[in-house]
Amino acid sequence: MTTEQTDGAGAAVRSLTVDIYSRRRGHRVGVRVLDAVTLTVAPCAVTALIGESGCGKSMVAGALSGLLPPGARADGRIGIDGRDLDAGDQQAWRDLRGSVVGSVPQSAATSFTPVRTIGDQLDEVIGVLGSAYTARELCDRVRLPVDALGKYPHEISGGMAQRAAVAAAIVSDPAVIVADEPTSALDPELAEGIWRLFGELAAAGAAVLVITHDMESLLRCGVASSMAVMCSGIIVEQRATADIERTDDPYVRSFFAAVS
Ligand SMILES: Nc1ncnc2c1ncn2[C@@H]1O[C@H](COP(=O)(O)OP(=O)(O)OP(=O)(O)O)[C@@H](O)[C@H]1O
Repeated sequence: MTTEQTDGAGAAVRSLTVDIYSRRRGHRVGVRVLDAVTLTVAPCAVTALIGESGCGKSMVAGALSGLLPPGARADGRIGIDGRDLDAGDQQAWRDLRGSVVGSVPQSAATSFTPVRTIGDQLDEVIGVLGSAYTARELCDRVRLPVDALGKYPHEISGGMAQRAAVAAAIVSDPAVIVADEPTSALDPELAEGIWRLFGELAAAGAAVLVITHDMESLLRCGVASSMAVMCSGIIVEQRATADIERTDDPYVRSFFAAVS
């Protein structure tokens, strides 16, 4: 494993390039989906990664969570909670998954097995990761009513399922939380509740990266202090949210003009 200790809390992606290889007409062909991506996910803050569909946001999340698709080859370095890792070192990423990096899936309802209760599944994650939390304590942290623990995934609302998925992601108090489109299945009111929850986790010390198209509710909540804008596999700009309107970049300017 290629790791070395650094002092940096949170996550710092440096020159991350991802190529995806597949076989076409007997030849191995690579397509570049991320190109020299540099991104900072500061501790005690929510960073939003935004950009049009297909620009590579989920690929960044995959690289940070050790969940790149088959055929992907990653190059670059990622500093994460004081470690400096080779982005392509899959074993290192597998070792960190769940404990140092918690990931919240896009579709919470389908991330749980339908045939077991939420409590049963949270207990299993707690056991596997050797967490000191109980499922009830996790419910408190994410404001999930305790009676949800006895229910099956189809018996709870989309907002509750999303909170349960956040509970599963924070079982080990990970330093970095990555959430890919966590509000995509929610109405605006529930979405704002989820954004506020990420704000609370950041206030408690986590470096939170959220990927979203739901700019309206995210901006309304005001929890994201930094925005990174992607286009065609590169980060065009990362800036403090309060400063984003002062950008000189024409792409970032037009992106925000379109969403505001
Ligand atoms: N498993 C895969 N194999 C090959 N190419 C892929 C794979 N998954 C994604 N891609 C390609 O990688 C690029 C980036 O995809 P990605 O899913 O990261 O975009 P995104 O910004 O998250 O899009 P969206 O907002 O629609 O979710 C796209 O061109 C996509 O077609």
